Parts: sequence; structure tokens; C-alpha cells
Amino acid sequence: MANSSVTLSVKEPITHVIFDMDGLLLDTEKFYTEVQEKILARYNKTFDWSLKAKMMGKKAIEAAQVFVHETGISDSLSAEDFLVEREDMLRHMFPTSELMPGASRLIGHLHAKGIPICVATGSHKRHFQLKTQRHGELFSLMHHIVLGDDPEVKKGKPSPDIFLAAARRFEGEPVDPKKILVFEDAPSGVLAAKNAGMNVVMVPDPRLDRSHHETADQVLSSLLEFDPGYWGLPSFEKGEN
Ligand SMILES: O=P(O)(O)OC[C@H](O)CO
Ligand SMILES: [Mg+2]
Repeated sequence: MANSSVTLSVKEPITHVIFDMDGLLLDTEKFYTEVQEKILARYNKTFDWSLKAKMMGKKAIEAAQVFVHETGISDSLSAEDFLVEREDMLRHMFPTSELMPGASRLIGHLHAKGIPICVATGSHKRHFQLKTQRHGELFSLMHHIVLGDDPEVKKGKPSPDIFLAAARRFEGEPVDPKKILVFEDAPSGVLAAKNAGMNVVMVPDPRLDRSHHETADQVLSSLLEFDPGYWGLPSFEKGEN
């Protein structure tokens, strides 16, 4: 993590914000973990956080390839068959998705202050619809949403593709990446934001190895801890929630 004593005088004030979705705005990473634990148990193997760290944030097929190869089950289960099997369980779980603490307050605040905000998620369209079906009002505050199966997203995170596509879709002149703040929970997402030349606040699951924190500009244990003023964004009003 960068030295927190760095002051605003050497940092461009943030004008635009990009949010990751799974594990950052929505508490959906637990569904992937549960399903992957179940599948691996069949092969007498356990799913751990070092494997989770390599999969999270990625496009479905990219994560699936990591899963079958890293666990050594690729001769018995192809990445494509893993996705079919996983899908059957996930589609029942996703509609129950809940917001992460502080997500609603932060999105509402930035929107009310006129800060352009958007989502950049590795999730594809069908999963996005299932996960957000109870949260339409909140997601409607986003200027735009870039999904993992968007034609402009050639490669998933840690490629910068998705964040560069998200930046291009804001109104007006091209936005300097140094003025964009990305919120991420996944190591691949943090790297993608840095590869795009952007600032990144990481809100990692506490079970993730701390070595993954080092690339982020700031690490928080919850969105509730975020101080907009530190980044040159409008501060929360007293009592705002
Ligand atoms: O974290 P996101 O929103 O990029 O989503 C990526 C996958 O769908 C889940 O890890
Ligand atoms: Mg995520």
C-alpha cells in the first residue's frame, strides 16, 4: 500500500469514480466460493483463498480455466463443463444478492454531489441482471455500466481493457486516468486499475493474503471507512447515511 502520508498536493483531485461490483458493491463472492467448494469436494480437494485470489474479478471463462488447471482436475472436468455445472447453482443464489456495507451511502452521496460514477464488472449480462434485480434503483444512479462480455473488453482483469472502456464512456472530454478513482476487492481488479493508470482503493475480504494489498493506493476494511475528502471529492454531510 502506498504511504498514507502522501498529501493531496501531489495527487490530482478525483473527478470520476468507477466501481467494481462483485465483492465490492454486492456480497456475491460468497456464492462463487460456496459453489466452488462443493465442486472441488467431489474430487476430495479443498478450495482455499490462494486459489480464490487467482479467480476473483476475472471473466467467467478465464476464472474457470484457472480453477480446473490450478486444482489439477482439468482431465476430469473442462473449464466449459465447470461453468455449466456452476451455473445451475449460481442462478438460484444471485437473485438473493445483498449490498455490501456502505455501498448505498457512497453511491447516493457521489450521485447527489454530481460526481460521474459507473460500474466495471467482470460479470456478464445475464449474471448482472440476476444479481442486481433487487437493486435496480441504486444501479440506475450509475452513468453507465460496463460488463465482462462487452465487445470492447477483449481481455478480463488484470488487463486494463474494462477500466479504459469505462473511462471512455463518461461525458465530455477524455478523462485523465489520474483523476479517476477505482474501487476494487480483487487482486486482478486492483492490477487492472493500476494498468489503466488510475488510482485504486481496495476493500479486500479479510481472508485474502495481505501481500495482495501492496499494489493498491489505499486499503480499507469497508466502504464505510472511505473518506471522500482525502481524494478531493465532496465530503459526507453530517448524518448522511
Ligand atoms: O468483481 P467483478 O464485479 O469484476 O466480477 C467478477 C466475477 O464475476 C466474480 O469474481
Ligand atoms: Mg470484485
